[in-house]
Amino acid sequence: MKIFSVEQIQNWDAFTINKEGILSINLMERAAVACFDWIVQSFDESYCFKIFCGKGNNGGDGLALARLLNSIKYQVSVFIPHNNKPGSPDFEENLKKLKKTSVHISVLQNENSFPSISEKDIIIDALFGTGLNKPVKGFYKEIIGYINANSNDTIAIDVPSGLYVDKSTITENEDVSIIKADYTLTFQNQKLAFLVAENEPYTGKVVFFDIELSKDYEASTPTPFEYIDDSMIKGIYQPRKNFVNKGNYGYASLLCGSYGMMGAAVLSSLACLRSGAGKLTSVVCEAGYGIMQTAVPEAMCMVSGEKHIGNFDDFQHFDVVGIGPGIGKFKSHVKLLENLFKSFKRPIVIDADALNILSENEELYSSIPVDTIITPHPKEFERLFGKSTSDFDTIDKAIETAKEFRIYIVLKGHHTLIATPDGKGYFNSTGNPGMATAGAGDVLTGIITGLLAQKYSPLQSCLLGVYLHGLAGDIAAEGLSQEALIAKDIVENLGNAFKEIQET
Ligand SMILES: NC(=O)C1=CN([C@@H]2O[C@H](COP(=O)(O)OP(=O)(O)OC[C@H]3O[C@@H](n4cnc5c(N)ncnc54)[C@H](OP(=O)(O)O)[C@@H]3O)[C@@H](O)[C@H]2O)[C@@H](O)CC1
Ligand SMILES: Nc1ncnc2c1ncn2[C@@H]1O[C@H](COP(=O)(O)OP(=O)(O)O)[C@@H](O)[C@H]1O
Ligand SMILES: [K+]
Repeated sequence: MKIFSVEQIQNWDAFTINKEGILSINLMERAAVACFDWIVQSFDESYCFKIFCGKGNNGGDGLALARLLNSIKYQVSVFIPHNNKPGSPDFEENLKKLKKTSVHISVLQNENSFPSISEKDIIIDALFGTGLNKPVKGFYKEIIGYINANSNDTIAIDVPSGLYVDKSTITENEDVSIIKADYTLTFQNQKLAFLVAENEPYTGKVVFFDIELSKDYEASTPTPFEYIDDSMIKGIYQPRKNFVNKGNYGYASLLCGSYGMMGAAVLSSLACLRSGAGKLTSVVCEAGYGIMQTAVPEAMCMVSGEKHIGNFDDFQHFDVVGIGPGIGKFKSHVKLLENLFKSFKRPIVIDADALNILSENEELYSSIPVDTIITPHPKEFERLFGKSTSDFDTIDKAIETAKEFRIYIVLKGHHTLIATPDGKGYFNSTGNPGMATAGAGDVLTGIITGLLAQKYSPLQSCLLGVYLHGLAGDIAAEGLSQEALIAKDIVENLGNAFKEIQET
């Protein structure tokens, strides 16, 4: 699913109106009906709705919704902040219609005219949507403060008012004014603002409504950002053929583990095999040999070093090398990375301590082979590429860095971002907070390494890898709860995740 900028969202709206012959007022009605249907399903008639409407089209949505709710006898009142300017044409049209109903409409002049809010009131925020064009100040700021001070459920229409959709709203020096919604009912596609941690306090649960904006526009409009959905994954996943043997699915290797951290090696190795790699050699230290041979008998084992991996340069047999899970940070690993970068001409995945070694040896950055995949969590990313001023700055930095070094950066998080060498960013749609548990990242490294072994391209391996990893985590959490989920459960549910994508 494409993630559009505000300008593109506005163009999409206009394109649908001009090319598909729908009137803008009818598009607004479609949006309002979608919100109405959801509200009717979610709240019974004992609730009253207080709808705050700005004078743009977001406010127009609020007015149309007020009329619809009133038509089936919900108690509704509407509040429009005083403003000398006329409303947008569709706002004015909906205001005219609403004035013919029994809905009480008040113009808010100052804070004395703020309505009292009682227990059964639901607040609907239709002040500003995608048209927010400056920080919220003055009277609007007071209104937003008043709404946020109440503990009643608040439903934001399209976007919590005050939040920019495609750039950071959070500034270091000023306190921002943004509605803290419990639900955001948004139209059509995913929005960048909903994918970053800094906006979590504002969006609440985000619900998407398809209001049938033009499919042609969506298909033909390029965008740097996409949301990884099941249709994208369906286009990537390749079922196994019948007349095959393990040679067809590649020879993976993982350089992993050290004394005290063999769990990371076991988890990444199991995940690599469970993701379908034909065969795997795990390169471990002597201390880990027995553990690996027992815990993962399906993997072959090579040994280097006593308590941590020492010198190793026997890479030529492998189709892909994954390096990092549990290897620890040792001086000899600098040489190990140098050897790998110099001698191995096939895909490489770098994770965990291998990234920490890199971050302390910046002179190695320029020798990272083109198309290498690195999988940092936010702290590792910061160690590698420095601090960011906001989550949006981190996104930009990931994309610029991926372009500069021509690598893939899998920046792990709630919506893991894949930044690509050609400047695109893909956000993952699967996964849950139960996966914030030790070893979950090692599992991902194993999966991506296993997919690369099977000749998925680096981009496909990243996309399919993060999606499967999150989906396996979601299936595991459904059975176990998020709290009880441990990394092993992600591995054990990879099979269920594959089955789910085979069925969609
Ligand atoms: N595209 C779609 O898919 C569809 C979109 N639809 C809906 O349209 C919404 C977008 O509507 P929109 O473009 O009219 O802008 P909107 O968000 O109402 O804001 C503009 C108004 O706010 C004002 N204003 C802005 N910032 C301000 C500030 N800081 N402080 C004070 N005022 C401020 C600005 O005033 P100005 O500054 O221009 O004088 C203007 O009056 C979208 O979110 C969705 O809900 C659906 O109906 C149909 C399908
Ligand atoms: N809140 C969350 N929501 C979704 N996925 C998460 C969340 N927290 C962690 N994850 C996923 O779990 C993995 C954790 O990786 P990482 O931090 O490297 O763990 P470790 O180093 O312990 O293996 C990442 O793939 C990340 O995307
Ligand atoms: K809003």
